[in-house]
Amino acid sequence: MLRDSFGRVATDLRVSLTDKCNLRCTYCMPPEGLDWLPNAQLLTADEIVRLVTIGVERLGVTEVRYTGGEPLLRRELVDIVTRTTALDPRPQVSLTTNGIGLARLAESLAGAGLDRVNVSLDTLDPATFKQLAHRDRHADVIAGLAAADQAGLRPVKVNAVLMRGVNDHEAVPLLRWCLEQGYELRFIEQMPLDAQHGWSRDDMVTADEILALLTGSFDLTADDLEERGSAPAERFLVDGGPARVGVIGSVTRPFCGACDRVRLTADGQVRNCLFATEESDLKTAMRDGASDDELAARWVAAVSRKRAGHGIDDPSFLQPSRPMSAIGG
Ligand SMILES: Nc1nc2c(ncn2[C@@H]2O[C@H](COP(=O)(O)OP(=O)(O)OP(=O)(O)O)[C@@H](O)[C@H]2O)c(=O)[nH]1
Ligand SMILES: C[S@@+](CC[C@H](N)C(=O)[O-])C[C@H]1O[C@@H](n2cnc3c(N)ncnc32)[C@H](O)[C@@H]1O
Ligand code: SF4
Ligand code: SF4
Repeated sequence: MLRDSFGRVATDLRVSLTDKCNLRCTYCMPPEGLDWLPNAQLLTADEIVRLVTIGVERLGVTEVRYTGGEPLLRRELVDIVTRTTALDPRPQVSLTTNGIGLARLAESLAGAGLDRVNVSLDTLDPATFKQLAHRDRHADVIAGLAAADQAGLRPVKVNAVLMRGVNDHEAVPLLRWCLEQGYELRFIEQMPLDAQHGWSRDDMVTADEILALLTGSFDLTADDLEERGSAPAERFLVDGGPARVGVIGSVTRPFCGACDRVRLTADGQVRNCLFATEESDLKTAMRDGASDDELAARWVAAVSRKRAGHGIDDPSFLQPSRPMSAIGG
């Protein structure tokens, strides 16, 4: 098992399939993009599946999330999903994506056994989308969401990061639209994980602010029907339910005490936390001929060193050197 020194057990493996992206969301990366990892450093599809298999068969991983960067840019995605859903015991397999290309791929992904998707959408306005993501692709995301729903990749969840003066006036319309479409919206507090190191606490729209924006228009009640467990999102029933909205207050309402996550970067590094400052290099070990037992032992050791939490409020807090897109959000 992947147990840390605080007794938390990691069962949710988040795998970054690439650090590349076709958007440039301001809270994530600069408009000019980043120096992407060279192809030779990326894990191959076979290497990804080998490590995921070790996680599932030997280390107790029960959920696999493919993310990035933008996972839909990875050509072998459908094959990787097919091979992941064929594992025994079968893990839950999901995708976090910006939705561009999902209109074309949703059916194949559902056919490969993908269980569900989370799609990022911060605005209903194409012009704001272009300002925020530096690309004119709003319509592609909307089409991707519809295709995911049509293909049965439900519940379709929508992730929105609110930014002061940019899209914070859209909290209510975004929720109204998601309710109409049958998508579950979650608002996310912005974290200090952007490549430009531009995050500031004053600019972050907090969970309290988000809830205040919503309660003017909706009746929100705590969702005690379903256990929150380790989920980042605090969920609320909207107008009595059954529809829900989530708030992911990573900074002001941290959920590290219940964390069950471990990450694998696109270049084969195990990260025991989103904010980890050290990594364990499984790619080099694997390419040097390490056995499955040896890789599993390295992985167990990496998780055992996990810290209690992200420490954003500690005076000694250091933003990780890798940005969110390279870690796997
Ligand atoms: N602090 C922290 N935030 C996380 C972590 N994982 C995800 N998040 C935040 O939650 C947001 C949504 O993540 P998703 O990939 O959609 O998945 P999720 O909400 O964690 O999971 P599901 O609800 O099960 O689909 C991310 O953009 C992050 O802001 C984590 O390990 N730590
Ligand atoms: C890094 S992205 C990777 C997957 C895909 N490209 C996407 O955007 O969904 C995963 C999630 O992280 C969120 N994210 C990116 N930068 C963030 C930040 N600085 N703080 C909080 N969430 C962030 C995005 O909004 C997205 O929902
Ligand atoms: S949040 Fe996702 S879509 Fe936006 S730039 Fe980062 S990786 Fe790309
Ligand atoms: S910040 Fe680290 S410890 Fe906290 S929930 Fe995220 S991955 Fe887990």
